[in-house]
Amino acid sequence: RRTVLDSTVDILLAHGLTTVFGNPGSNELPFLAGLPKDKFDYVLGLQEGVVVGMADGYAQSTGKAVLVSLHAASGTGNAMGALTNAHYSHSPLVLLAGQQIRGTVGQEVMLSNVDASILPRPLVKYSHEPLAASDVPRAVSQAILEASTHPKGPVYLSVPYDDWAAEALPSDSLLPKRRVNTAGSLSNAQLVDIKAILSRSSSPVVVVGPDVDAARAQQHVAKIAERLGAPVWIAPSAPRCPFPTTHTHYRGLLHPGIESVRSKLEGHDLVLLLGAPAMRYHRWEPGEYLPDGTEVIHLTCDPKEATRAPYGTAWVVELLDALAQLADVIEDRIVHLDPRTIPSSGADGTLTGTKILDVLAAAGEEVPTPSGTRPITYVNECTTLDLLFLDRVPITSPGGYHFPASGGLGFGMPAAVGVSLGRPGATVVAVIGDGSANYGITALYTAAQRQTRTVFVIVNNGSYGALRGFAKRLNALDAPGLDVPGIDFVSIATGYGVPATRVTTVNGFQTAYLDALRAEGPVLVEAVAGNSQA
Ligand SMILES: Cc1ncc(Cn2c(C)c(CCOP(=O)(O)OP(=O)(O)O)sc2=O)c(N)n1
Repeated sequence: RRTVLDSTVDILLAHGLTTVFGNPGSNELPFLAGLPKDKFDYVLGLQEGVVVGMADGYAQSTGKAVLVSLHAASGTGNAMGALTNAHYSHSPLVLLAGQQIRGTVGQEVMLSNVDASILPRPLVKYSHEPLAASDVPRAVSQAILEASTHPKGPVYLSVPYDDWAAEALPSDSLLPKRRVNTAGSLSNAQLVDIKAILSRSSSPVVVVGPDVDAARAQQHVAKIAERLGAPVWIAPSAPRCPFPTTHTHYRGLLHPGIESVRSKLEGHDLVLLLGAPAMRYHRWEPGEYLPDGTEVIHLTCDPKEATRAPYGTAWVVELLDALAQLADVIEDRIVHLDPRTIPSSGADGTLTGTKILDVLAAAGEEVPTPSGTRPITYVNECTTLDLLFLDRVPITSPGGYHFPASGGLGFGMPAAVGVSLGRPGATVVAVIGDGSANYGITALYTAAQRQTRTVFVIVNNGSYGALRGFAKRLNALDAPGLDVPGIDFVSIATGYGVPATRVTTVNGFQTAYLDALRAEGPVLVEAVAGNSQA
């Protein structure tokens, strides 16, 4: 007698969803106990925001859908902050929440997830609690296919725990091999249209966003920019690094304000916006979006990004195909651009966040090891450094950088562990503000338990530094709650099983950082830094 759980396991195996990030409750135990131990790897996170953050890092580094097991409403609620990031980073997370016994939910017994499918909206593409146990396997198949179909994104399924033992339908055997294929190339007519717009432009500029990195399409964007002779900016509030920061056409990260963006587009009659929404502004800088007469052509994988934009003409495409097509049809204007100068501060004096970045830059993005080199992936969640990181640190390979896609803090440390698990051949360097660290600090436990190659650099300036900047801007300097002095991250890290040191000078940080890169397991370096932007 096959059960609903048997059918579900077959579907998960067929799609390769064998790494499960979770935090268990009684509602989840029958499902978790039914996963074959030799085929599934359960990664325990100590709080559901950390669970989803780790899954997000894992999904972004592998590009694959990931199963997340949450406990009812309370687990889902804890996960919502992390879900705001996963929603905007188009991360294919399949959230499976345990529900109380089907017949008792109506009376709202303990641990009932009342109106379960409403809870995570609007942060998921699909949210459902099947009306019958026999529909659970089909709903699991739909959830996985929905999460993985462009634009990828998180989905949510709530399943009463008595459903797993129910009898499976014979038709369940049709589900494991189901696939959904999408075609996203530009038609010849569309290519002709875009090529005509580009050839009319005398001074184009390229603005590139995170979905170019997710699609691993950097090389096509580089070819487009080189043929156009166009400078390249990374779109504001960048959750990924979609263009090599050492490329001669690279000009930096656009700062997230309307006027900050407009001023950088001055002098360009055409903006080619690729793989980003238009645009992820953050600071309020009222003014004109674009210079007079500047046109925007916008290629995105997400119809909602296309329809909600305040300007431009959009094409909804699969970016890897469409950008390869575009790169091939653009005439080469043979225009040479000189590289920008990378700012750097001296490796002496007071330790600041900026100097920490310069030490990372000088150390390079490969770790020498006895058997060769290991690539570094950076995770940044130090909000006073978010405008400096992609200006100062060389990042040349796809998947080299992550930042919370909706600015929801508590992403950095968990995502760093998730990326370490998704890219075991890499070393992950997480640069985390002392304030941000507290939102996802229990990720240290999973790092220690799994002995991940993760270097946590805590930039400890004793304050919510970025909010001080906003307080100035918003004339709210006497707002309370902007300081977080007196936290001892070395003791916290040691308590979770991660070796840690504290440094207060540039040389001290340099030594500790290089040692940490060579470690086999996780290491935390607490850098007591002055004003990060000094
Ligand atoms: C979950 C959550 N809570 C609060 C905030 C608000 N917030 C907060 C609290 C910031 C300060 C972070 O301080 P830090 O110490 O991590 O880094 P800096 O000192 O470099 O800014 S930046 C920011 O937007 C947020 N973005 N996300």
